[in-house]
Amino acid sequence: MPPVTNITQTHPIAGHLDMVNKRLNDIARRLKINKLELLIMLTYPVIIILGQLIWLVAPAESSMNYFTSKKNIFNVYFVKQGWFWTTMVFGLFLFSVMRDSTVVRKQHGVISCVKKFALITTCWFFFSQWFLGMPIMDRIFVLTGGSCYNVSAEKLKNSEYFKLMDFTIEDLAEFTNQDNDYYYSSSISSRQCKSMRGRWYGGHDPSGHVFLLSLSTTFLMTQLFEFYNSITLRKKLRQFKIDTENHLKNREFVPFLKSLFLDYPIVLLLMLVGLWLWMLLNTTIYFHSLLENLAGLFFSYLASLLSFQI
Ligand SMILES: CCCCCCCCCCCCCCCC(=O)SCCNC(=O)CCNC(=O)[C@H](O)C(C)(C)COP(=O)(O)O
Ligand SMILES: Nc1ncnc2c1ncn2[C@@H]1O[C@H](COP(=O)(O)O)[C@@H](OP(=O)(O)O)[C@H]1O
Repeated sequence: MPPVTNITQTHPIAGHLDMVNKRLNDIARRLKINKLELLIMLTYPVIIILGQLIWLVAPAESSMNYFTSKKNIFNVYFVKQGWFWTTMVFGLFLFSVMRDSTVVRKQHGVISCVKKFALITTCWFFFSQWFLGMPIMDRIFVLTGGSCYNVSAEKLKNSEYFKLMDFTIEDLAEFTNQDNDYYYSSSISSRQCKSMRGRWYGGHDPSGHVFLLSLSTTFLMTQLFEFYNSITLRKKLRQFKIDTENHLKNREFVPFLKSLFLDYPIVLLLMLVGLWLWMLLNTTIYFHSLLENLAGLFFSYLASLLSFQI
């Protein structure tokens, strides 16, 4: 009888998995990152492709649901304040790690994780908020031919940056009326444009949502696995379940919240990652072109790769 171990070694699927594994190791080595970091980074192209497929298969359903409204609560209060939530959850997580006696390699891990966070925060700030004036994403938009159009005379601020629109843009015509003068500018940021009710139109507009959501989730997930492995994580979640049942059975709501925030912020971290991935899927289904989503992802990859080198 042949030895049992040969059966799995010679099985065709085992062969394929082995090949995929070698490929992943190879790519990870070339990028100077570990396999977990690579696997996390590979989830985003999968989500983007899934989003495109959902849009192709069911465009009507995709465009008429709560999550495709820009005003949905999760977009307005969570994603639009996304760095704040990521910072909060990360801070609580780090605090709990420092108090957790089961975590090993603590001091070095905590310092490098704070440095990584400082680096990706700087990248987020330069890409989406400010980069010696306009943020990088707005600079790309303007450099690729975009401008802020349809600013009416009464909303106009800093008029030296604007020119009179002596032409009409067909796509934007429904937002204008015949009796008014309208102005345009390529020297103001998307935020300033929005504040003057202008139309951000014409260029390549890398998705800020894809950038923020993928960068945040990559950071949070890699830091989670920096301090926990699947066994310690499962143990922690099991303990959380037991503690929560006890708290709720005794109607101890304040102690429950205290333990959630101070002892088990990994639960908050996993909930935030879940929300971020869900919002990312919605962004890729309905908002932006495929190329603009990929551009947002490309810049988040750059920031993550930089942080992995620390
Ligand atoms: C114990 C932990 C200590 C860690 C110490 C690290 C030291 C680093 C210091 C850095 C501190 C940073 C603190 C940051 C606090 C905040 O995040 S406040 C700002 C909150 N603002 C946001 O979150 C805005 C997020 N939104 C966006 O970026 C954009 O709206 C968007 C999502 C990119 C979309 O852009 P649109 O223009 O709307 O398309
Ligand atoms: N998942 C989502 N849910 C709701 N709105 C989203 C969204 N993803 C992107 N958007 C909206 O689509 C626009 C482009 O986003 P981005 O460039 O950041 O990817 C933004 O509109 P506003 O800027 O008018 O709020 C943003 O709010």
